[in-house]
Parts: sequence; C-alpha cells; structure tokens
Amino acid sequence: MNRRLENCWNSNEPRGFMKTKTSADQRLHTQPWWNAQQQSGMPVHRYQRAEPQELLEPGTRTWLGRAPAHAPLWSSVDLRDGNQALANPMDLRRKRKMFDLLVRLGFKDIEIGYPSASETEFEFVRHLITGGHIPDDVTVTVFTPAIPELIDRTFEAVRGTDRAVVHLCHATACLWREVVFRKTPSEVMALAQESAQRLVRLADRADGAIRFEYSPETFNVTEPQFALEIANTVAEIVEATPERPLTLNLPSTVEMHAPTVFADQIEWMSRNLDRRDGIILSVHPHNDRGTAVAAAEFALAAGADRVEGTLFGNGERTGNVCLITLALNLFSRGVDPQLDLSDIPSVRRAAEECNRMPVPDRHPYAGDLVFTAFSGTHQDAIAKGLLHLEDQAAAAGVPAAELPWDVPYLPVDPQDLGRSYEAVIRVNSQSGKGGIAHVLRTRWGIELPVALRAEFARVVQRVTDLSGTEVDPGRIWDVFRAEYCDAGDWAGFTAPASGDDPAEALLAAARAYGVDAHVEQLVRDEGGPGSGARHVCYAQLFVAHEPVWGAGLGATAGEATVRAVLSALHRSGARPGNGGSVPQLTGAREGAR
Ligand SMILES: CC(=O)SCCNC(=O)CCNC(=O)[C@H](O)C(C)(C)COP(=O)(O)OP(=O)(O)OC[C@H]1O[C@@H](n2cnc3c(N)ncnc32)[C@H](O)[C@@H]1OP(=O)(O)O
Ligand SMILES: CC(C)C(=O)C(=O)O
Repeated sequence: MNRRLENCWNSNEPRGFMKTKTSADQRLHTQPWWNAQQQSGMPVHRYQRAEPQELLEPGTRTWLGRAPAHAPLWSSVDLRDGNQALANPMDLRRKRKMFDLLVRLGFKDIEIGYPSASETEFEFVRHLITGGHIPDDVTVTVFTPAIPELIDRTFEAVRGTDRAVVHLCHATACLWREVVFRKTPSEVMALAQESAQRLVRLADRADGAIRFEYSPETFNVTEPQFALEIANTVAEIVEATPERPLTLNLPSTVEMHAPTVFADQIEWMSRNLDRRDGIILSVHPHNDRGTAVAAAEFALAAGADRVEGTLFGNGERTGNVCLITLALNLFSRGVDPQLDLSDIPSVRRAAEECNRMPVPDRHPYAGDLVFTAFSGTHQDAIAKGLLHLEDQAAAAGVPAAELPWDVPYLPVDPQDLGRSYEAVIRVNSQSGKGGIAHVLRTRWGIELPVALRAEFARVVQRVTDLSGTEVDPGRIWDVFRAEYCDAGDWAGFTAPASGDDPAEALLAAARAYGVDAHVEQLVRDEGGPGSGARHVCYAQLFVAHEPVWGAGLGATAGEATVRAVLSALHRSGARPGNGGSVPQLTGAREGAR
C-alpha cells in the first residue's frame, strides 16, 4: 500500500483526518525520496470544502461494512431520465424496443416516460396502455412535475390502466428554491402539499389502482430536516401504508459529496420517517463524481429498498447509476441479481441502438476490453487460472462451468454473461510467453512446449515492437509457422531408410553430409482442430553444439517428426550438401535463440 495512504488510514483520530493527513505529509516531505508537490494555481477558493455532517450520532451508523444479502427493488428510468438526456430522444420504435428489453431482463418497475413533456411521450404511454403491452407482473410509472396542468395531463395519459404509479417531483434544495422557483421553504412545502392533494383527488377518480412516487429532487443538497418534513407531509397526504405504500425516492440529483455522506443521509431518513413501513425507500444516484455505484451500494446498506437507474448508466451529464454494474456486482459476490444478464452483449447492442450511444470499452462487465489482458503477467496468471479450473473440472468429472469461479484478474466468468474467452488474452508488445502460448492453445490447439515459449515470445515481440500494434491470433499462427515450420532447402531431404526412428535416420543422413546434429528432445502431441493437422512435433536439435528448435505438422506422428527435424536443421543455418563444412549460422537463428 502507498505509504502515504497507509499513514492516514492507520490514524486513530477519525475526526482529525485532515490534520493527520497534513502531518503525515509533513513527515514524508522530510524524506529525501519525496518530491514535494506544488500548489496547482487552480481557483480552488471558488468551491466549498466538504464539512463533516453530524447527521448520525457517533458510533450509531449501521451501514458501514454491511454486505448485501439480496437484490433491491430495481427501477429502470431509461425511458424517462435516460431519455431526457439524449441528443435525439427515443422515438416510438426505440422506446418500445427499450421497454421490451427491460421486460425481458426482468424489470418489474419501469418508468415509461414524462407524458406531459411531449406528444411522443404521451403517445408512448397510451400505446402501452391501450395496446395491452404491459405484462401483468410489471408496474409502470409516469413522471410529472408539480405543475397542475401537467399533473392533469399525466392522469389523462394513464386513463384506462388497471395499475400505474404517478411520480411527482420538484426540487427542494435552497439554491433551487431561491433561484429556480423563487419560493420560500413554506411556499415549496405548499407546492408539495397542493400537488400531492391533486394526485390523491385525480387517483380517486381514476379507474385503476394508482400508487404514488414522490421525489424531493436535489434531496442530497437539501437541509435534511426540510427534506424529512416535506417527505413526511407527502406521505401523510397520500396516506402511505404497507398495503398502498408511497415510493419515496431520494435523489442525488447532482452528486456533490462522497458516497459515505449520501449513505448517512439515507440512514438518517430511514430512521426518522414517520410512516417508514408505508414507504418504499428509493434512491436515485447520479454519477457526477463518478461514485454513483458506491453511493447506491452504501445507500442500500443504509436502509434503502429500491434503486432507480439506467442500463449502462445513461442519463443527465455523467449519467444515472448503472443498474447493470450494480446487479452484476451482486452476482459476482454470490447474490442473485434478479435480473437476467446472461447475455450482456445483446443487452448492450439493444441499449446502444435505443440510446444511439456506445458503451465505453472500459464499462464494467460490458465493455469490450474489460475481460481482456494485454499485459504479460496478467495473461500468464489468467491462462494458469483457466487451466487450473479445467484440471479441477476434469478431476471432479464435472463441467468447468459448474465449479466456483476463482481465476486471477477476472472477477466473473465472461461466459456467465454470454461473453467468450476469445478476447481474454490479446497480444501486443506488453504481452508475454504465457499469453502467447494460451492463444496458440485455445485458438489453434497447439500446446507449445514450455521450453520453447520464451523463445517464441521473443519472436512475437520483434513483430509487435516493429508494428507497434496488436497481433491477432491469425498473425501469431502465421508467425509461428513461418518461424518454426519451414524446412527451406531441407524440404526434400530424405533418409535412405527411415527405420523406427525417423529423426535419428534423418540426422544420420545429415551427418553423412558433414552436418553435426543430434536430437536433444522431441515433443510429440496431437494437433488441435485449429491447426489443421492431426499431429504436431517439436524438435530441439543440437547443431554444431548449438540448440535449435523446429516444429512440424503432419497427418501422422512420423510425418510431423520429419518436418520438425528438417525445420530445425533449416533454422540452424546448416545446408544439405555443404560437404562437411561447419554449418553457417543465419541471422534469423541468432535472433530466435
Ligand atoms: C431532475 C429531473 O430530471 S426533472 C425532469 C426534467 N425533465 C425534463 O426537463 C424533460 C421534459 N421537459 C420539461 O419538463 C419541460 O421543461 C416542460 C415540459 C416543463 C416545459 O416547460 P416550459 O413551460 O417550456 O418551461 P421551462 O422548461 O423553460 O421552465 C420550467 C418552469 O417550470 C418550473 N419547474 C421546473 N421543474 C419543476 C417541477 N418539478 N415542478 C414545478 N415546477 C417546475 C421552473 O421553475 C420554470 O418555471 P418558470 O417558468 O416560472 O420560471
Ligand atoms: C426526478 C428525479 C428523481 C431525478 O431525475 C433526479 O433528481 O435526478
């Protein structure tokens, strides 16, 4: 661990964190190896320091270190919060595709839009309701601001539904109250009361069962006491009960603090709400600080029941919390995510089409590169881990997919998410022998002898250093064959009588021409399906007292052996018929040794 961090973390003074850090810095600055950092010159004075909040009594926080035991209630807001952040909001076709995808994945709680915002939004809600496209086990939510005519329009949109949730939202934080709404706290309280009363009246008149969701938007930067009061007031007006609960959704509309602060806010709300058992406590983290996933996980540990987010984290600015990441974090720690993400590539394709936005290469679980190692030591460990798993499976007589997953550098088995091992190891100049041998084994069915791996890795390294790019498995195979499977001038060389040992017979014949060669080792193997040959042989010869490898592929073991020996002779630089002279060494052979 970084010494500097270690010093901070080991501190016994939790409240004096900054002080301890400074003194650790000062101590380290006196070390001769420490380069003092300089002031950035950035306008840091424009930003507020994070002051520790004292929401929870010291020592009473319960969320810290609590591991999740089950999945939360998931709510997708792709069709509302995700959609409103797109340059080109979804049209009806894309909205329907997203809805069907969410249903297929197992979402039971889907916010389908903001019907008073546009005709498309309204029409989509009508399409789902009048077309009977909402499965019986799915409840849809529609969003409305606290504006009377828009609330009325929202109820028009859900007319005829047998059940729906109407989601009322307005900001509560001081900056929004004063600058956006130009209202006092009591006027904002009145806005919440009047809007909630309107919801109740309209729901009473509606045919179906309407439930409510209430979001004090900007909750995370609202004075906690005010947020609590307004939430209690709305819960009272809608008469939240366990039978007809209110979803109280607490957003970090713009993430401003560490996830630990959010967790304390949620635990405090959960403890202090009047009608807690009539409330589904929900969170809606955004990712402005890049910590939305942590915030959601801590908030769930702190008492939240439900999470609103989107697939791959699409949403305003840096996005909403990514539900795929949250769900697969549970999965990878042995908790059923209650969403079927076993074909993540197809989920990604559908989301990319609907959002017209690519999922980044480094996106957890779904990005192109997240199960790929280019670096040699990682590749080596992964290749050994996969082989170890196969060995364990063979010993237990069960498929590897049934064994507990424990492979270095890979938090989950890519195959459990519908991804393959193909891209797990990719080769460039950062790669090493273990990874290259893995590619030959898995793509070409060639088990390179351990003694040859380092040498071949240097051959590949020359190629990657020259090109500066990745080499794909096809190119690695070509390089291997060009380097080790070419008999050159020796191609037509035959022994008078090959006998039982074709290698020895050949070398005896070669020696008759004055080539000083003998076999050091022969490694024979079956050629895998990719190699196109039934047999493969690796021959290590000593030619003029120098070791040299060759390889041969053939329909029979004998044929493969002959080819391997001839290729090794060719690589040694010796030439057939050069009449007893010491073989000439070629540049190629020197480099490959
Ligand atoms: C945090 C969230 O994600 S909230 C959802 C946000 N989603 C969207 O903005 C996408 C849909 N589009 C809209 O909501 C539009 O802005 C519409 C439909 C409200 C149309 O609004 P317009 O009448 O054109 O007004 P505009 O958007 O410029 O301004 C919003 C007005 O509503 C007020 N307002 C904003 N949010 C709310 C709210 N939740 N409840 C009540 N009033 C609100 C603003 O203070 C402003 O009032 P003002 O006109 O008195 O200054
Ligand atoms: C409407 C609320 C939940 C929201 O989208 C936000 O605060 O980001």
